[in-house]
Amino acid sequence: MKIYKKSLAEMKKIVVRYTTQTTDLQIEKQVAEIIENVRAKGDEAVKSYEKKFDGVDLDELRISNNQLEEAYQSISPELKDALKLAEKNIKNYHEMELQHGFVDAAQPGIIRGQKVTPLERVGLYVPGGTAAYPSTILMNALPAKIAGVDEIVMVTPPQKDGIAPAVLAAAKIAGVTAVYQIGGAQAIAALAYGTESVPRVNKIVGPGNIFVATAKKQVFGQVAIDMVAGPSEIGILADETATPYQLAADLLSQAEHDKRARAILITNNEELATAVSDEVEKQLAVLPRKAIAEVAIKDRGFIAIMDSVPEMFALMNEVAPEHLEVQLADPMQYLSSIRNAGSVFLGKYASEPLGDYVAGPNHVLPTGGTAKFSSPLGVYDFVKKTSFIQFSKEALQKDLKAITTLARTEGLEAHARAVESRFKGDAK
Ligand SMILES: NC(=O)c1ccc[n+]([C@@H]2O[C@H](COP(=O)([O-])OP(=O)(O)OC[C@H]3O[C@@H](n4cnc5c(N)ncnc54)[C@H](O)[C@@H]3O)[C@@H](O)[C@H]2O)c1
Ligand SMILES: N[C@H](CO)Cc1c[nH]c[nH+]1
Ligand SMILES: [Zn+2]
Repeated sequence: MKIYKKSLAEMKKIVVRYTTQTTDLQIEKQVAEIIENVRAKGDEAVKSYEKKFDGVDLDELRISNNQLEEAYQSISPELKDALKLAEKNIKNYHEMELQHGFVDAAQPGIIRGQKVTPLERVGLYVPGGTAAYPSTILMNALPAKIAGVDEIVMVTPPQKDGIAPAVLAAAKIAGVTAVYQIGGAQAIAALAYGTESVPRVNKIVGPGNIFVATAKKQVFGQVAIDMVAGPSEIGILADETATPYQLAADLLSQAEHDKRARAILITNNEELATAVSDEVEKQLAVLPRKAIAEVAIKDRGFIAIMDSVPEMFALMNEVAPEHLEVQLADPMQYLSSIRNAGSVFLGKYASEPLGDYVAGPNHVLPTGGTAKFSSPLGVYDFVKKTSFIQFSKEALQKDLKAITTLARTEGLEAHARAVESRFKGDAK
């Protein structure tokens, strides 16, 4: 791994290079065309794109409930138990995120409040092939369920040998309402505009490749979308108390996701830096996904040696990683030093994959530096809020002058008169 020993200011400049986003105009255009076609021709267009891009001739877009049940029955007891444990902990964690709105009646004659309402129908995109993670289905669908969403419509590209049973089983466990075997920009368009078989949704969540991400950006406004999740990232802060082979293992756990994944270690210990770098090379050699992890480590991985622990935090806050491991002595004391991170893993035993699978907090997290302004996916992403007010005649009378003054200042005479009408001689 690249090892830097530079000043904080120089390191911050290097970090910026790793977080610049680009737009591909050619893909933008192609995706716009796909969306337009699906909007105009519905299922017919979706089926023709599935044939073109996935090489599958589809009669039925929907996977039947029987197929879901069969998939669920076919998975091993170990996998069923693991999915159920994940389900239990994701549920009990996310239940704590539920918001109930509020009512304020502190002022005489005035009731003000906010009510929280679940979205009616949401779409969940599950990427195709090896990127179709059952755990991600749970992480997306369970918060929606807990929020009270009526219908969760899942889409995933068709596979020549059929969709993996683990994916369909996870959909069943998570309580997904319907699964459609469609993918790419055509699936996003179908969810946004509806077709003869695919119902139109209010919001689309879930990761995908560049066609999916571009389509989500283009249908935004017609529907809501979650964050556009980029490649996985791990940042680790470690001192001499950490164990090099564990740090290397954790860095590689995210590097194996994607060639564009980021794995970064920031330390104040030079010996540790060299030992971790050597360990990464050693462990890479035996990984089945070596080809992917190697590129990620070479292109975007690095180790930075800083002078002090406060400098380590300052640099990591600039990186704003999706996952941040704090492998320092007495890690909990540093929670308040962390400003920017999607999810924080404190101490030796909070290895990142614990959070990917069973701890309970969501693993759909802000990437690419967006943890500076975004939060993990949560129950709050599947609700909307509506404010409400009720005033007595006396309470309105007290505010009348202020309302009419503001209305007439803005040149809005009808606004002023609407409120004054409540005090006309014959007003009931
Ligand atoms: N951040 C996360 O949590 C996370 C998790 C899993 C996967 N991912 C990302 O999801 C992506 C998975 O990618 P994938 O390709 O395997 O699955 P995908 O489902 O995202 O994309 C497959 C679809 O892309 C469309 N497509 C392919 N080539 C096309 C072309 N030339 N023109 C138009 N459409 C085309 C097809 O319709 C196909 O169904 C990866 O980029 C991975 O990084 C992210
Ligand atoms: N670490 C990924 C998010 O960055 C989530 C995931 C799913 N499966 C394994 N890992
Ligand atoms: Zn992971």
